[in-house]
Amino acid sequence: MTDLNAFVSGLPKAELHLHIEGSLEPEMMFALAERNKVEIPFKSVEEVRAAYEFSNLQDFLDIYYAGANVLRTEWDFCDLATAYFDRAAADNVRHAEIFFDPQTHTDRGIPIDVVIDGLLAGMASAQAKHGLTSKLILCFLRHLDEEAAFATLKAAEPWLDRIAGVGLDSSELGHPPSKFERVFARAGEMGLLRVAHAGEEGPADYVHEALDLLHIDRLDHGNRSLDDAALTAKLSRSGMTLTVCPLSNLKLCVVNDIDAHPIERMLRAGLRATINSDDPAYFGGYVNDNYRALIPAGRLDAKDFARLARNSFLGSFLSDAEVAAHLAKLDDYVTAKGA
Ligand code: HPA
Ligand SMILES: [Zn+2]
Repeated sequence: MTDLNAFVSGLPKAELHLHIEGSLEPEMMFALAERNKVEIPFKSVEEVRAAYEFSNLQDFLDIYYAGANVLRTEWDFCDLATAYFDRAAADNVRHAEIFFDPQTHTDRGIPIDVVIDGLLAGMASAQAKHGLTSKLILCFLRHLDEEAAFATLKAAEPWLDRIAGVGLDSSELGHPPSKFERVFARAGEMGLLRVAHAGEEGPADYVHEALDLLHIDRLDHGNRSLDDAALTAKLSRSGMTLTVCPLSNLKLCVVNDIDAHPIERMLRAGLRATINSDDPAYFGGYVNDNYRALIPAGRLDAKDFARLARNSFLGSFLSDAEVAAHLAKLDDYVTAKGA
């Protein structure tokens, strides 16, 4: 077998857990601040990067929402998406399902059409330029109330044919999935797929709620599911996809040491785990950095990494035929590398 670093980097893969606002690199933050004449509380790119030391999810979210303030125009959202897709294509991402947080923008007076039209333009250009396909997932901010989530769903109605699903993100503790049971029921009736962040900082009970009350099609993070053997078995039996984010887990202190990341336990428990970057500009790496971060622990081999990439297509919202086409290419790659 060739070098494992090169093998995982070249694997064709899908990315299923990526907040587009979290791909705003400090350089772009400065460029957009200048272009839009927005003040930011930093003097240099180095000062921004130095501020990215987090002890928990809330520490990060405070900086992440402040950074998003430089995003003002359709052009900005298109540039943001384009920069992410260019970077993802270099990591052999062939398909991406990206989160966006409309409320982060509408609450500061940016119309939702500016956000969505800009992102859709970036998505179309990535497909033309790289053959990289993508889908949009609209996330509700869980620290805000149910009424605000309903209003966001209503505001997105003109684009529902171009939005694959809804998600739930932001401050998890104290904002259980049950708070959004009725909004998710409505989204399901509207034909949208459903995902939710659960079990990142919140307990295994929040994962139960996401399954039983929100009827999720995919689980974002889900680390704390491992605290509950019956839940782990249920997730494994049902073939639920977990979108795991190793470098995010490290930066937000969900794990203390990357070599102690539970990814291997997840795979051995039969969970359909995938590897993702979450907020790459803030957590120190894009998707390949996340795959490669798992190599030094020495507990995953080439077959395990190929399994993680397979899972990323299996857990995507692509059609069965599209998934089969991606898996055939993945198999060709694995065979060619002799893994
Ligand atoms: O990792 C995350 N967790 C919750 N909300 C988020 N919003 C962006 N990233 C995250
Ligand atoms: Zn996330």
